[in-house]
Amino acid sequence: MMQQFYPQVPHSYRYELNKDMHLSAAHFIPHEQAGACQQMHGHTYFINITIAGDKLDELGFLIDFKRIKDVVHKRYDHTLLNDHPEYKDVHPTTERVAEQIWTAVQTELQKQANKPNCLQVVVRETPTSYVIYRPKPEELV
Ligand SMILES: Nc1nc2c(c(=O)[nH]1)N=C([C@H](O)[C@H](O)COP(=O)(O)OP(=O)(O)OP(=O)(O)O)CN2
Ligand SMILES: [Zn+2]
Repeated sequence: MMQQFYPQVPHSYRYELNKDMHLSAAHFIPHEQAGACQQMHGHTYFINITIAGDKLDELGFLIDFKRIKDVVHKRYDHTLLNDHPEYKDVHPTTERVAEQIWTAVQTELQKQANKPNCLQVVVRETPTSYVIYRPKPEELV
């Protein structure tokens, strides 16, 4: 679904899981230097999330794929990104969207006993523009 682009993140964990999803959302960048992006418009965001860990849960999952989708898709699909509290003080740029998705996913992962880590979030906003967000090592468990 990410259409030919799957960036690899180096790590030494035993297991790596990837979840692709896409969602439709609107946004605007309320800054005079944002040009046409100051006007509200929509995107189909293509998202790839990489999760890794050394331990599985009792089902044999790093984490259920469905939970990853719920954390991101249920929250943002068919919404105006600017309406979410996480974009009260920062603009919903592709960079910020990737960062916020990492924060939401990592928070969910840390509720699990096996504590996997989210190593990478890729957000493609348009056919020609995408961002990769990777946490600093000290942000991982
Ligand atoms: N670093 C960033 N630059 C831009 C962002 C962003 O989030 N981070 N966002 C925009 C706009 O919101 C726009 O939706 C996307 O811009 P762009 O890729 O330039 O869109 P085009 O489809 O016009 O791209 P072309 O390759 O020129 O067709 C702008 N910049
Ligand atoms: Zn846009």
